[in-house]
Order: sequence, then C-alpha cells, then structure tokens
Amino acid sequence: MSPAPATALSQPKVVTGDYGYVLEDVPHLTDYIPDLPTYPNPLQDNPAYAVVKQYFVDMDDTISQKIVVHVNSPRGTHFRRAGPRQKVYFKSDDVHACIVTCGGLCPGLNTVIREIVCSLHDMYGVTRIVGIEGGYKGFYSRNTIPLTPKVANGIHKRGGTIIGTSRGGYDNKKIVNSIEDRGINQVYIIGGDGTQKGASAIYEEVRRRGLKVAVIGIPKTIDNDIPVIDKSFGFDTAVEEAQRAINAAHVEAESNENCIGLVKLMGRNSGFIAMYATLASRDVDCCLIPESPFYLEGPGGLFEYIEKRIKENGHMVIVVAEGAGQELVAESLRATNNKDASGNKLLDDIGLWLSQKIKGHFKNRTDMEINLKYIDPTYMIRAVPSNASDNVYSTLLAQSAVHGAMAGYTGCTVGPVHGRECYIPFYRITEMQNKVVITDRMWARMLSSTNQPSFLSTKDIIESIMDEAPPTQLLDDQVAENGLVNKETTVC
Ligand SMILES: Nc1ncnc2c1ncn2[C@@H]1O[C@H](COP(=O)(O)OP(=O)(O)O)[C@@H](O)[C@H]1O
Ligand SMILES: O=P(O)(O)OC[C@H]1O[C@](O)(COP(=O)(O)O)[C@@H](O)[C@@H]1O
Ligand SMILES: [Mg+2]
Repeated sequence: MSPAPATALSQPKVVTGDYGYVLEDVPHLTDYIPDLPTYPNPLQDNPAYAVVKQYFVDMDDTISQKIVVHVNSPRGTHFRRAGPRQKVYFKSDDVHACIVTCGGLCPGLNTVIREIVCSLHDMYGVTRIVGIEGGYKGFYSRNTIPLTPKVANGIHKRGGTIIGTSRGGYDNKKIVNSIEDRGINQVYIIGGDGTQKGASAIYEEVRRRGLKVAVIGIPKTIDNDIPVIDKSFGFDTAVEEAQRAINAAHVEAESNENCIGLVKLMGRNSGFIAMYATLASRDVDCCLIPESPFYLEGPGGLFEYIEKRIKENGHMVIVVAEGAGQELVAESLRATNNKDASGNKLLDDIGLWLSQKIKGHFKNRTDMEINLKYIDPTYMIRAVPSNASDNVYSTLLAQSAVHGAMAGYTGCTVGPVHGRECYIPFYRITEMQNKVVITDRMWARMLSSTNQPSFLSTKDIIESIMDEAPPTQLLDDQVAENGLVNKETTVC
C-alpha cells in the first residue's frame, strides 16, 4: 500500500462538542496510512485481564483538563483517555520496539524501562525489544541492547538507567534513518522537555516518510517543569531524598550557635522540588526559587530576615533552588552564557555565591557572629532508586504507553491528568514550561509555613501574573473571571 502524501507538519486534531467541549486529540497511524489492518487485542485472552468487567477503554472516553468548574463553565479542554483498546494495529510477531532515555537522570527511569519491556512481552507477546544506548546519539552511533523481562528483572531497585542517557547529539535525519534501517516500528522515548521536542520532530519525520512507526513520549522531569501532567515520576522520590539534606542542615543549625544551614536543590527554571521539600520538612525558614525574585540588602531583604530569625531562634535553615537568584549572581560576577550539550544554559552556583554573600555581610558584625553550613546534595536526590509510590506511578505510565502504541496512537506523550492516564499531543507538552505560580495558593501555603518575606513588590506581582500567559492561545480554562490568566500549578 502506498502511503498518503503527508503535509509539511501535522496539524493539531481538535474536536469540538456541546457546551464548550474541546478534545485535543492525538495523531493515529491511520491519519497518514489509511486502511491499516486491525487485530483483536491479545489481552482479551489473558487470564489476568479477561475477568475485568470493562477492561478495554471506550473510544469516547476523554479526561477533562478542567477540574474546578462553576455551574455555567464551558466544559473546556479534554484529552484522550489512555489504556488498552479492543483492536490493535500491530501483530505481536511484527512488533520491533525500542526504548531510549535522554537528558538528566530521574528516579524511576529503570522502572519505566522494566514496565515497558514486561508490558510488551507479557501482555502483547512481543519478543523483539531493544534499548538504544546512551540517549539520542545512540540511535546512530551504538549497537542496540536486547531487552527481555529477564534482563529487566529487578532493575527498578537501582538508580540511573540501564541503557544510559546523554545530552546533545540529536540528529533527526540520522535517528529516523536508524529507525527505518533497523525495522523498528514502536519507539518509546523517555525524557524531559528537550527530549519531548526531539520526539515530536522524530514523529514528524516518520510521518513525512509515511512509516508505520508509533512514536510515544514518556515524560521525565525531576524539576517537574513539564506542563499539563500532574507530576513526573521520580518527583516524589526526589522530594523525599531532599529531606535528608534538609534534616542534616537543621541538625547542624540547631546544634551550633547562630548557625545557618543552607541547602541547594535542583530546579533549573522551576522551583517545585524546593517548594515541596520545604513544605514537607517544616524546619525550613526560607525557600528561594527561580520564579520568585529576591534581594539581599535593605528593608524586606534576605539579610534583614536572617538577622531577625537568628535573633528569635538562634538558627535558621535556607533552601535554595539552583535556578534562583541567577540575575543577582550575574550582576556581581562576570556574566557567562555557557550552555550544555543540549543547549540548556549552564547556571552560576547560587549556593556557593549565597554562602559567600551571607558570610561577607555578617563578617564585620561583632554583635552577631554567624556560622554557616552549606550542603549541596544535587545529584544525590536524582541518582537514587524510586520509592514505592513512584514505582506504581511508573508502572501505569509504561503500560499506558504500550497500550497506546499497540492501538496505533503516535505523536503523543502519555501522562496523568487529575490522576487519569491520558494521551497528550506533543505540542501541548512542549509549548510552555510548568512553573511555580507565585500568585497561587501553593506558594502562599509555603510562605505561611516559613514566615519568610515574599520579597515582592506590586510590580513583581503584576509581572508574574502577566508571565503566565500561554504563548500560543488563551484556553478558556486558563482565563479567570477577571480576565487575567490564572493557571493553577499542576501538582496538587
Ligand atoms: N528543541 C529540541 N529539538 C530536538 N532535540 C532536542 C531539543 N532540545 C533538546 N533536545 C535533545 O533532547 C535530549 C535531552 O534534552 P535535555 O534538554 O538535555 O534534557 P531533558 O529532555 O531532560 O530536558 C538531548 O539529546 C538534546 O539534544
Ligand atoms: O549536570 P547535568 O547532568 O546536566 O544535570 C543538571 C540538571 O539536570 C536537572 O536535574 C534536570 O534537567 P533535565 O530535566 O533537563 O534533564 C536540572 O535540575 C539540573 O540543572
Ligand atoms: Mg529539561
């Protein structure tokens, strides 16, 4: 069968219905290869699933992005519900699947790999599954790693990724050539915002060439900077692991006179780890994140607050996200514009800089000698194995990805929206970053738990509200009654 000619770039598939219902649907292989044969889903004969009353997902099931509604609210945006379908578009023997992990580590990568392998093998009888070694560049520069349930057995108890990862090395044409040459027809791409952009471009090229290849993204972000989904796998584990550093900082601070425990946590552009770790700990007196500007000197500044807390308590704990206060560091050091292999800006070390500034400020104060203990657990919070809850989360995610590919869906990321797994078109994942909204309730809860100043002027608040405008379109569920965009943080 000759493939239908594909247009330059695929267009969003948007379906509208009554009362403002909008379905942001995902591509399907039949969009560009018509008349593909279908097969009964082998799961219908699987003893574990055969007894479930309604195991297969109804074709009309969609998940609402809007969870808080008023009596007359339009129904708003919906996503296609993930899960097994009655009919599949691949014969088990014909499937040749590959898995790749890209970007920084995240707890749970091995769990997702294991669960993709086991779901393909145990549910769909697929035997040809390979790992692409060392991220995107492995497609064209390395041999593949055969993956079987035996190889994947127990890997979820280890941190990292057994197939390796990397930044940079993305070459769209070479990657799709490799997919085509190896006869791969299901591609599972696990990675963060950069990876999903790459995955989207791989899907477009696959479609342009008319290949019967399902491309499914699985969102991985320790920073929790991917929009739409509730949160990423590994995020809970990272927040839990961060408690160990905060506890150590608190013990040091409490035991030494006038002592400040300073902890730096990951969070390049989004301060979710710092915010949640602070809320969970309750020992933190100040949390600094990239989304909330702060200043050191003068009334309402950080130094004034430190002095107040030390006088009141004799100690304090500060948590700073790595991306916080970058503009302050750039002002006092010679600004650099170095980037990593993927093009992400390399950050200046806010933790060391802040330690020096605080020490420098109190150095000449004979009435208040301070002691500062700096803890930088950066890689320790992401190199650990995932906790039990992230393992369950990763299992659902991987199974949903496999069901989607088998059902012929492609060009999408899988992830939970209000606790239900969905297929989300790539463009919704890549168009913006998820950030802590400092005019939102969660940040207010955090502020009230630490009692820190907000460091904000009215101008900052207005700017922060304006920054929330989605770059491409105003979605009705993001427009509050006062006309301002008021996107809730997606982690609840
Ligand atoms: N805009 C992009 N288009 C295509 N590939 C990209 C893009 N941004 C990043 N990548 C590739 O995705 C991979 C991971 O990106 P990176 O930003 O390092 O991590 P993450 O996916 O975790 O955000 C790298 O191999 C990088 O080259
Ligand atoms: O030193 P590396 O490996 O580049 O990783 C550091 C970066 O990785 C992260 O943990 C996550 O980044 P990605 O999601 O882009 O992989 C950032 O918080 C951090 O800045
Ligand atoms: Mg990233």
